[in-house]
Amino acid sequence: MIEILQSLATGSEPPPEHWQQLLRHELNNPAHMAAFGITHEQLETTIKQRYQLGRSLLKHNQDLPILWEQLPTLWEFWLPLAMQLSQLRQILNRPLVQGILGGQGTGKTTTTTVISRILNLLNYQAISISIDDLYKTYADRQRLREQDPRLIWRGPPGTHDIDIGIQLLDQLRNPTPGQKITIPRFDKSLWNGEGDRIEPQQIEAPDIILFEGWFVGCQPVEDQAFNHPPPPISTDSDRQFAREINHQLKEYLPLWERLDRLIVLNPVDYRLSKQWRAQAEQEMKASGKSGMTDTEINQFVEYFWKSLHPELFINPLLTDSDRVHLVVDIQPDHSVGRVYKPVPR
Ligand SMILES: Nc1ncnc2c1ncn2[C@@H]1O[C@H](COP(=O)(O)OP(=O)(O)OP(=O)(O)O)[C@@H](O)[C@H]1O
Ligand SMILES: O=C(O)[C@H](O)CO
Repeated sequence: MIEILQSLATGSEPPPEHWQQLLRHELNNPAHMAAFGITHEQLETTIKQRYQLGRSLLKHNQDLPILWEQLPTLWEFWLPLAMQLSQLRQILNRPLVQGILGGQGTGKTTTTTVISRILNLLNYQAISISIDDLYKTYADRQRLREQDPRLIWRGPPGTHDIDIGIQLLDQLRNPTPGQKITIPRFDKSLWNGEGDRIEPQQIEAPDIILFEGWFVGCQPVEDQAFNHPPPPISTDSDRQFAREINHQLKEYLPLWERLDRLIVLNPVDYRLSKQWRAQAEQEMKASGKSGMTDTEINQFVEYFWKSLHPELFINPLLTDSDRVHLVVDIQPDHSVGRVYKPVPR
């Protein structure tokens, strides 16, 4: 399969046996076909379109080496998703908001970058917005920490400006013709890594909005979930904190109501976030920027788990066919595993 995909980069037309192999590969994965709404009738056309699209993407995006490094991910996830979004956008007749949920380092930024590029080739303008762009200002978070010293770092529900997010999504979904839209932006490197809001971006109304974040779409859970919670929620005060954050999460539901669809990037083991985060910091240090130490990384990631634990808040969504349209398993090397739509229970 990989050799066939490598031919995407060469520009030559694949021989008939390669087409047959690509068709068989898809047919052997009915869950994948169902997830992207590919019927048997459309199979051949869809695969041919996907192939041509992949070829043109590689040709026009030489600056994104990840495309060559992750050809199977491109074939199984990014290309079919972008094709599906363009079709859904056409039917919807207004801008479409795609939510993307994934823990730290699962590949949200990479995915939204690649999807935007593919949508561009399909003549759709996409914009990526992170829940991080809705963080309260540095000054506001300083005040928040004075009131509640447990909020040692940005991240948990309570540290975002939800009203700005609601207004933004409303505007993006129903844009006023000719009017620019203001997108809040956040720079994580300011104030010694604590981050602050920066000059917003002014844009024309996009066709597709990719709204990503580490708890986008997560629902509050029953209080008894905290009676025997998973580590690192271990002490009474950890449990109390987790309960309060669970309560705060209710405030975010109006934001999730404005999503048209939700994808979950599901690491095969949520603890991979530590390893991925450490890799990202190493890369940052190698490029000359300052990064966190291993101890700081562990504390930072555990702080997120203590706030909204992936086992409590993400796992239930993996079988929630009402809320979730696609689950993508992410392996330790970041390649995709299973790609499927949750089956109704
Ligand atoms: N499909 C992939 N193949 C290989 N590496 C990947 C892939 N996706 C992401 N990565 C790498 O993993 C790291 C984290 O990816 P990315 O920044 O996209 O994740 P994220 O979910 O946005 O992270 P964060 O939660 O820290 O914002 C980056 O170094 C990126 O290059
Ligand atoms: O840096 C952050 O704020 C967290 O990783 C969430 O994206």
